[in-house]
Amino acid sequence: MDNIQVFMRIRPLSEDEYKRDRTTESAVRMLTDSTVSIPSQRTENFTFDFVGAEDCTQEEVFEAVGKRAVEQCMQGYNGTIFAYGQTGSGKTFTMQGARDEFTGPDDELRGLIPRCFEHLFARIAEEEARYNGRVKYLCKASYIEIYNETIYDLLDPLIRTCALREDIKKGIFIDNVTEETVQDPNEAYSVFVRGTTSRHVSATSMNRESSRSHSVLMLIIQSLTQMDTGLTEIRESKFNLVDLAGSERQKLANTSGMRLKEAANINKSLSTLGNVINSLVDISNGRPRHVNYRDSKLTFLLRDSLGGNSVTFIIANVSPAMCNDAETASTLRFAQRAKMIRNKAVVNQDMQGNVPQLQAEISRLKLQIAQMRSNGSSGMDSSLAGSEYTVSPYPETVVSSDPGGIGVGPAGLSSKEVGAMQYFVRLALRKERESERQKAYYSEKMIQLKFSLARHRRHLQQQKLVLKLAKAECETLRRNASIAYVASAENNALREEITVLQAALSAQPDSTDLIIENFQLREELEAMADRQAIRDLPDLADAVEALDTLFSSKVNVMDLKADFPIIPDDAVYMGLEEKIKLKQDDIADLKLQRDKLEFQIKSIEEDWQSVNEGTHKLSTAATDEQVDTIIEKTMDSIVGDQARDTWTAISSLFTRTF
Ligand SMILES: Nc1ncnc2c1ncn2[C@@H]1O[C@H](COP(=O)(O)OP(=O)(O)OP(=O)(O)O)[C@@H](O)[C@H]1O
Repeated sequence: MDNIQVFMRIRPLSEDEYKRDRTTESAVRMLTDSTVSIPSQRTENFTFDFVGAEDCTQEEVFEAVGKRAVEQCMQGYNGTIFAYGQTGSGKTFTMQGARDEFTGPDDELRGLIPRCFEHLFARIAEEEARYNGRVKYLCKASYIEIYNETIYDLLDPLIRTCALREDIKKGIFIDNVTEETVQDPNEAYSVFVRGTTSRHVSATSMNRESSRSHSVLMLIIQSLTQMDTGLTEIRESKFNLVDLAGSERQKLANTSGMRLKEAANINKSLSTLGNVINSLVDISNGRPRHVNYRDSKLTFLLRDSLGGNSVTFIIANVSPAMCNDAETASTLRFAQRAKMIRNKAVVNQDMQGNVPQLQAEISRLKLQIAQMRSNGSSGMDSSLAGSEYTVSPYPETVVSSDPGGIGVGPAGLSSKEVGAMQYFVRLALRKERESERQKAYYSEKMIQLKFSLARHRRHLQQQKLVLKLAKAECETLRRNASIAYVASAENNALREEITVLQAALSAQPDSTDLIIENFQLREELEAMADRQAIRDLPDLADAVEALDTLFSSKVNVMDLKADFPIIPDDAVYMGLEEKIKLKQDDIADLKLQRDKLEFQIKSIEEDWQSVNEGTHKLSTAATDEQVDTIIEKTMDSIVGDQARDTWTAISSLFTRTF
């Protein structure tokens, strides 16, 4: 498991910023090669994986980020590079280069995207040569823009809108997006330029800035390797290069119509990104949380890059200007938090071949698994301990950190399905335990019955013996005694004894009665077992077999449910699902309201912070010009009407003493 790698880049001070600040002093203090702080904002120290100062070159950024990302993708891992920062902080310069001025591989200012293309195809040529034609690569490129929560296909001549979909096999994908096969860096770059031109065209036609949308260039890199066994190994990685919208808070005050919707959507997708990151950090710290990836198109599309199967790099772009110190601090706080997320990237590979080849490979893998098991089953899930079943090979973030969520494992199964499978196995185990309990109960009952039967038999035999003796004695007496003796008291007593014994004997249950009692008890027990509907539970062996099928063929878990009805029965089950869904909707509504409130509170707090800071700055201003700049800049950064009125009052009451 690797943490998301975070790189910070400070761009040079611009002329405008110098005019505004009247100083070349940087707001960012470099404490070490990788640690910085913003003294004017009294921030804590921030430590990143790499900090590029104002003089950091494009080549250095590529070496630190782009090259490493490409190398990971060449091995079959998914890779993502995000450029984050306020508008004008250098995101596009970092990703693309000096705007629209790319002149080719000799251009020193070209950004990460062209450099990644060059390195990728150089590596592909190297690998193909090294394996003497046994490895073949295929690269496809797509380029999309997310604006106002809508996805636009920038490679489509009509810049069509597209929908996001999720599928067990493919995970999350953009339906019908244009994919262009690219064979060398020039082809890739011309596809990129075409998409960028479309982005400008669509921005102009909608009368908006491109900094208000997110752009994602997606490369799919497939490799086919001919193995010695005759099998073909297929590896596929996704490489996302993301230029995010400016991270500054968009003002909602004095905005209406399209602009209001635009500002609200940018705030929404960025605050969702923040929320997703917060949840993922909690999860990385061992606190189970639901991650609301679906709250924005951006987070849903990049779900794997944020909390799953991807090697992810974030470049936090900042301005060194004093006038941007608050935004710079906010960017660094975001980046510092994102750095705590831990992802688990796995190689996306598959095998292709004919039946005997695949069978041979299966035998080899089974042997390997058996060896691993005999070396200790450290990977056993405690809930399944004792069963034959071993834990699924899914990334931790999917299985343990996203219960009921929408994460997808490398095998293409969503965490909902992994959850369903675990439920399925638990049911089977319950039945196993229940049968064991019943078996023990029956055995105990049988022992008691046998004991009781033996006791009755013994008693019966004793009584029969006594009766036999009494009868014999009576007969002897009758034969020998005189009439008087027959009438004697002794004779009468003996007759009475015989009557009592006969009565006692007839009151004793004979073995037939006991067999009947035994039979009745069994019947009663069986009826009890029926009442508990234990029979309706799936057998463990069947469940395990079904799961094996599920893993190998990826059939739908819900189809399995038909073969293995799960208690409660379908009607109740559907009812419960419906209720759960309603509750989930309620929870989602409440969360949305909470997010809105949190956003409003944050906004109000920031406003009052701006008022306080402005008031403090006014007290230190030395010239009229400075006072005017402070008043204007502070007003600019305030969103709420109340705080704006207060600031107007404070600034009008301010007395200039110079
Ligand atoms: N490292 C750098 N060296 C020299 N110039 C830079 C550097 N970074 C950015 N710039 C310049 O600063 C200006 C703003 O940069 P850029 O357009 O890349 O910002 P951005 O964050 O992408 O803004 P937006 O959100 O509007 O897209 C551009 O003129 C760019 O050429």
